[in-house]
Amino acid sequence: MKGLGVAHVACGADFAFGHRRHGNIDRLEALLAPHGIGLTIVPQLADDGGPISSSRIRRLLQEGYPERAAEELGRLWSIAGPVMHGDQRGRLLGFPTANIPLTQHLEPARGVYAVRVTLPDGRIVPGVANIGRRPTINDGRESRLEVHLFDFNEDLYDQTLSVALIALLREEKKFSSLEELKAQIAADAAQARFILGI
Ligand SMILES: Cc1cc2nc3c(=O)[nH]c(=O)nc-3n(C[C@H](O)[C@H](O)[C@H](O)COP(=O)(O)O)c2cc1C
Ligand SMILES: Nc1ncnc2c1ncn2[C@@H]1O[C@H](COP(=O)(O)OP(=O)(O)OP(=O)(O)O)[C@@H](O)[C@H]1O
Repeated sequence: MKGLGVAHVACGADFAFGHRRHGNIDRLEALLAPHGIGLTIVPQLADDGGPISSSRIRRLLQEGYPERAAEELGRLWSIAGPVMHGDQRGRLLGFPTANIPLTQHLEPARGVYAVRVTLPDGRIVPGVANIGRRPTINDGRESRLEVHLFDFNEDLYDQTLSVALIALLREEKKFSSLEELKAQIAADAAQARFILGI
C-alpha cells in the first residue's frame, strides 16, 4: 500500500479481492485501518434494467448504443490511439480518413458513427467515423477505426486522437463499386453533421 501511495479507497459493497475472491469489504477495512487509510463504500447505481455495471456498458457499446452507454457511464465513451499511415485511398475518395488501430480496445458495434474528436492541443472537431473491416476494398478480418474530420485540413499522422462515439448511423456494408461507397459516405457525413448540430 505504501508503494502505491494509497490515500483513500472507494469500492462497491460487493467488492471482493484476493485468492478465490475471499477478501470482502470487512477484510479490506481491517487491512487499511492500521495505516490510517479510510474506506468509502459507494452505493450501487441501478435503474429499471437492474444495476449499472461495466459489463452492461460494454454490451451496449457492442450492440451499437453509444448514447445509452454514455448515460450509464456519466461521460462519452471514446477510443484513443495514434494516427497511422493507410494506403491513401481516402484522399482519392474525397474523404481523407485518419486511421487508428483498434488493438487492445473493446470493439464496439461495427458501423458508421457521428463522432467528436479531441486533438492533442485540446481542440474538439466533429466528424464521421467507420469502425470495421471495410469489405468493399478489403477482405481482411482486422477491424480499424477511420475518422474523417469536418472542415479540417491538417496533417494528423502520429498524433494521438481521442474519438468519442456519439451515435451509430448504420451498419458497415459491402458496396459493388467505389462510386456507390463514395455517395454513401457523403450521405453519412450529412447525417452526422445534422446529429452533431452543425
Ligand atoms: C464515413 C465512412 C463510412 C464508411 N463505410 C464503409 C462501408 O459501409 N463499407 C466499406 O467497405 N467501407 C466503408 N468505409 C471505409 C472506406 O472503404 C475507407 O475509408 C476508404 O476506402 C479508405 O481506404 P484505405 O484506408 O484503404 O485508403 C467507410 C469510411 C468512412 C469514412
Ligand atoms: N479532414 C480530415 N480528416 C481526416 N484526416 C485528414 C483531414 N485532413 C487532412 N487529413 C490528413 O490526411 C490523412 C489521411 O489521408 P488519406 O485518407 O488519404 O490517407 P491514408 O493514411 O492512406 O488513410 P486511408 O488509408 O484511410 O485512406 C490523415 O491521417 C491526416 O493526416
